[in-house]
Amino acid sequence: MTRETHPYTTPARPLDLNLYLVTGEHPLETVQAAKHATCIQVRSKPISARELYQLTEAIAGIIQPHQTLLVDDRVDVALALRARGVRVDGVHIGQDDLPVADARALLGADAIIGLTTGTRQLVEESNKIARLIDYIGTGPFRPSPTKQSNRPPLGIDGLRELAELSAVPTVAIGDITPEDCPAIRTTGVAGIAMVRAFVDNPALQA
Ligand SMILES: Cc1ncc(COP(=O)(O)OP(=O)(O)O)c(N)n1
Ligand SMILES: Cc1ncsc1CCOP(=O)(O)O
Ligand SMILES: [Mg+2]
Repeated sequence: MTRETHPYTTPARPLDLNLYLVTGEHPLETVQAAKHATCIQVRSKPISARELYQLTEAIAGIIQPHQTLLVDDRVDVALALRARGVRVDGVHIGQDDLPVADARALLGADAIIGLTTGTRQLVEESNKIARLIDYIGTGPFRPSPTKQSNRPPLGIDGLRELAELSAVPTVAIGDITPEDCPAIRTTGVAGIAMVRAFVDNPALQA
């Protein structure tokens, strides 16, 4: 760490998951235009850790003050950038990434940690570690070409069931369009995450 930088700590403020952008194609252009998004997740499966690190740092430099910035999968990338004072608020991790307890121990109490779920069993398991996480992803709403999920689609009723079951806020994801949002918001989810819908219309408000 160079002398002029200090580690970044996530400010203690309410976490706004309402309109959640997960990056897909053209990530920088999409984030630059998505001024209404409340949460930005940098997600890119095919790229290396170094490329994800560089992309995340670039996105950290263009996001709005109100936006929360998370890195998908890679706790090490988030940790390294935060240590250099780059404005990365936390991570979204899945069932095959670092265990939540380790991610929390590494990132500290201030960081935001989201966890992928999507079935009753996974939500029941996440409830046992609710003190360690800030929210859960619940998907897929519908099957999505963006991600080959091995879990059955939840639909409106499934989103509602998991939102009611979860001890922490839930974020809906999976083939969601702006037209779906009014119905999804009746389920009790705290936020709606989209990939392609933001690529197609970064300025969307839904
Ligand atoms: C909010 C949100 N929910 C789910 C995911 C899943 O993403 P992905 O990284 O493809 O899958 P896992 O690694 O979690 O199994 C997400 N990125 N964001
Ligand atoms: C990351 C993820 N998790 C479940 S579906 C999905 C992809 C969502 O992408 P899109 O909004 O383009 O369907
Ligand atoms: Mg992941």
